Amino acid sequence: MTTQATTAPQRMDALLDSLRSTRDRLAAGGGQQRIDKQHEQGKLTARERIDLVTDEGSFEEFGIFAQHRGEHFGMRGREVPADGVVTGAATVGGRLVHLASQDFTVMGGAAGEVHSLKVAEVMERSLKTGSPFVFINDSGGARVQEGIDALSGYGKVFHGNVMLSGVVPQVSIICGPCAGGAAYSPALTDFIIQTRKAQMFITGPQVIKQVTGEQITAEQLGGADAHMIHSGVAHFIAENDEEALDLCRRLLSLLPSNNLEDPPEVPSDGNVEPDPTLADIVPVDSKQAYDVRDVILRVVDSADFLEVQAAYATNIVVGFARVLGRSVGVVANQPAVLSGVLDINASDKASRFIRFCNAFNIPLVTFVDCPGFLPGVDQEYGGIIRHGAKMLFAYSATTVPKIQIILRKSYGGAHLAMGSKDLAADRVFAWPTAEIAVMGAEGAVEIVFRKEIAEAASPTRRAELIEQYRSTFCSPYVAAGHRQVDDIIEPEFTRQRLAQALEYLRSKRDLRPPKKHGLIPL
Ligand SMILES: CC(=O)SCCNC(=O)CCNC(=O)[C@H](O)C(C)(C)COP(=O)(O)OP(=O)(O)OC[C@H]1O[C@@H](n2cnc3c(N)ncnc32)[C@H](O)[C@@H]1OP(=O)(O)O
Repeated sequence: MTTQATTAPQRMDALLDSLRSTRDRLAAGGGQQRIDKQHEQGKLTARERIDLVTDEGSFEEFGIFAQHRGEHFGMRGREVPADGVVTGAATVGGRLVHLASQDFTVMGGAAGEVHSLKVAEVMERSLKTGSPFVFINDSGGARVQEGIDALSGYGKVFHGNVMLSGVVPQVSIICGPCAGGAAYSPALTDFIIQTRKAQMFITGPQVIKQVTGEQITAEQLGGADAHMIHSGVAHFIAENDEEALDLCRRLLSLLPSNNLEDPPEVPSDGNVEPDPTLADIVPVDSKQAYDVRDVILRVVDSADFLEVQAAYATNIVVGFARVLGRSVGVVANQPAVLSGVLDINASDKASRFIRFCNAFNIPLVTFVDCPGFLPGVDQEYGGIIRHGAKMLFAYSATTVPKIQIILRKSYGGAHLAMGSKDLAADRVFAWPTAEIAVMGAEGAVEIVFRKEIAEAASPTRRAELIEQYRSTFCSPYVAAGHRQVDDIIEPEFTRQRLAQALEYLRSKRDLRPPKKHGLIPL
């Protein structure tokens, strides 16, 4: 049986008019009033954000006509443009990326089932094409009218985040609310860029007040400072959407598109001229502090260093830079903060960064000036043993080129935890200021000569023994003599030696026994 057409066929121009007007209506999201409100709050719309982060005219949208399947609480027949999320492919700096951008003007960007299916689908396309995934968050969380179907959608996004992990870089940009379940997708990605308009939390201030009695504002709980300084959840803070999107472009420019590619290389002038100012930065007196970023900036290309988690666990510095146009990951103790000790948070921060670099073939450059692990009951009860072990695990498991430059102190377990030769560093260079030993000379004489010092007639005996211990063990020549150091170099030639080593290590192969996965201490 055939179905009789009830209306005459429409003309093509009418069909096109209908297509265009429907597309325009859907592209307007929640309408001008809500767009105006978004702008008044200092935020861009989902589409404006995509326009800013991608190359002009490169965006290919998927699923603008997608419709929810909700039936309850006023959802039947309700038009929800693009189901509250704009998804598609584009280029950034000429390279393919896939994106999802939640539209707060449409039901507060709340994630219904189809909304999340769209996100999960664009993630699959990221995976299939080996291209980074960028998720711009601005949402009231799971769309409550859709109940468990909304929850299921989130589950698919989380699963997708894990499937993409280590295969393509994933960047989350948080531009508005990101509460409850919504916070876990960013947490599963590699980098979180949070704007000062954004707040992230699992349970908000009201629930916290009910459950624990604590009073706190949403900003104090989940604002950018909260996640940069206290929780370590955010990797970058941006003043506004524009800055966040710019940061995202800069970050992606330093990363390969996937785990099978080498990081992108930019043209370099090949300049490795000696920099005599390097000799004046690190004080010979190891009790004096300095900012290790002054060393990093002089060694990398154009003093251009993208610091990651710049205000969290500031006793360690991590970030991306280039050497002769090629991306490197930098890890450095920061003597300006807590003398550069390793503690729980610094170990977590650095080991995660090291693992990211390894997953994406980015060579690691480590600057060492570390007196050891931070002593204290809080640290021990907090599990410094397992957190510190992450450093040993991360460096040992890493197969990318690893170059260690010992600037000054490199003591004890921290000497190993900063990726020593025994943990398979490919090159270890030491400056003449380096002190490499099982522990600092002061501590060592207290253990070895405690009795002798107590019984000594001379008040200078302790100082003599410290000097004796220092000259016997703490000099870089001893470590070089024991092949712990490949070469002792003049500071001014650091960039030259680093660039040469990176070049010679291009063909590095480091094969490991097959296994399902190792078990990093957590
Ligand atoms: C597993 C989970 O994720 S459970 C988490 C569920 N989510 C939540 O508890 C958060 C609920 N939402 C909120 O608290 C607030 O909407 C905020 C803080 C996100 C934003 O507040 P405001 O900026 O004042 O925006 P407002 O509340 O007006 O929300 C904008 C619109 O989005 C809607 N909306 C926001 N969140 C949701 C949601 N989760 N589900 C459905 N609609 C939502 C609002 O009802 C409102 O719709 P309307 O314009 O048609 O009235």
